[in-house]
Amino acid sequence: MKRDSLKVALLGCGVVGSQVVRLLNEQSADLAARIGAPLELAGVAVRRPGRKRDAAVDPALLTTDAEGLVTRDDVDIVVEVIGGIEPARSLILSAMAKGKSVVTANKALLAEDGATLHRAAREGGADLYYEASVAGAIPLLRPLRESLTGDRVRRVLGIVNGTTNYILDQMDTTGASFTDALEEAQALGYAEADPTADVEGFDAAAKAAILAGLAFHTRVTAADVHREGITEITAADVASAKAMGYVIKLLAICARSEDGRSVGVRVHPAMIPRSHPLAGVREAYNAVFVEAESAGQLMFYGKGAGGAPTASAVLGDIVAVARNRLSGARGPEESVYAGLPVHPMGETVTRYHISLDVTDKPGVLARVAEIFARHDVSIQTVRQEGHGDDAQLVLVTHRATDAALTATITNLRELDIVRAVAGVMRVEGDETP
Ligand SMILES: NC(=O)c1ccc[n+]([C@@H]2O[C@H](COP(=O)([O-])OP(=O)(O)OC[C@H]3O[C@@H](n4cnc5c(N)ncnc54)[C@H](O)[C@@H]3O)[C@@H](O)[C@H]2O)c1
Ligand SMILES: N[C@@H](CCO)C(=O)O
Ligand code: NA
Repeated sequence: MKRDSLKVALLGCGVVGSQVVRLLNEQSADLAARIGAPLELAGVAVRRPGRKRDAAVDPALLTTDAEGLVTRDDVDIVVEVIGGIEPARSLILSAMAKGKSVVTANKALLAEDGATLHRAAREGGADLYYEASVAGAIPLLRPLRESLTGDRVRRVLGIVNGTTNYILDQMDTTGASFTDALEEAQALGYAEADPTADVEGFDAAAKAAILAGLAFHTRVTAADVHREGITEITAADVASAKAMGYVIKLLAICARSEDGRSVGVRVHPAMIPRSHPLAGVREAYNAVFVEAESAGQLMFYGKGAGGAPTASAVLGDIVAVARNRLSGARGPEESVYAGLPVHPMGETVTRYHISLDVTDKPGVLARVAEIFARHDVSIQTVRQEGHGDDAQLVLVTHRATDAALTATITNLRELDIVRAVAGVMRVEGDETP
């Protein structure tokens, strides 16, 4: 199809949106050459047109009528970088009903109601691309959706939230408390003013749902993801992990069960050995391992947040959907044919690191060991730290179901000789059985 230009409507002109405008302006000649037709910004929907903006947005393009913009007859592509559920969802659905392709960075919406968006795309004959929604600049969704679609993905494991990685990294390298590290992350602009979505793991859980859906050809929503944040992690937990040669990271783990009949999707802090490549992921960087049957292990690393890195992924998607429109093609549809159930966290097989404040007298270790044996949880290592009133037992288990490990902790709490269960953390990333 020969076209004079393809028209882009931008929804939202904040951190990401303003960088999208900048790149569309600065790279217009290259983008036109790569697509085969120039891109033209048709309008930018904002909430406050008078606000001072980073990018040189032509004020004549600004509008507060987002619905009017997305349904305009001359608009070909809608880029949604408002975030949140509404009005983003309604605007995307209006655009698709009119056959317009959509590029979005909105992980919260995709993880809550991706099925509705994909259905609207199919019915409207439109594309839905969302590379920026997971791990920002890092090409990860397209590899899963296209490059690896001939393989069988077994596991996706990684660090997908930059703010929490920055906080945990600061706690590890400087001994900072969670509160101090969070303040620093906010001062540097990594964390939101209200950082709940980051530190409570909601942001990572939304990304895990999107990754699991693509990896396992199964519909997974944020509600299916087991989620724990990092707000309870203390400087003492970090120091104790460090002393044992581990580092604490907030991990997103999407894995097929051993029999391949279900999948587990979880986000929680975990101790990983310092020798593991994810242990070296510092500051606000993201990194994701994909393990596929034939490809083996692949690692994706880079900037998972920030205006320009995220806009890079958005621009890549704009070029892809623009090319599709010119050639009359469509990108891949949602692939959920496998329909695998998401199993409960209790069925997940994992290992625990446990610190117990105990009474220091003969027979204590035997009574503790009996609880583990009762739940068929095998102990890999045990050591005592301190003595008398400061005695602590530090245990690391072999692999067991999360249900057995949780039941073990419940029974340990009931023992009179256990003064407190001082710390419980999962251990990931080493191949100990
Ligand atoms: N910032 C990042 O590093 C990053 C990385 C990956 C993905 N994302 C995703 O990108 C999206 C945008 O994030 P952001 O960081 O740019 O947020 P932001 O808050 O900086 O920008 C959003 C903008 O949308 C505007 N807006 C809100 N309601 C609107 C409406 N009804 N009409 C028009 N404009 C409206 C806001 O005024 C704001 O300027 C979110 O979905 C976010 O999850 C952000
Ligand atoms: N708040 C997110 C932005 C990227 O989605 C993070 O810290 O990774
Ligand atoms: Na990405």
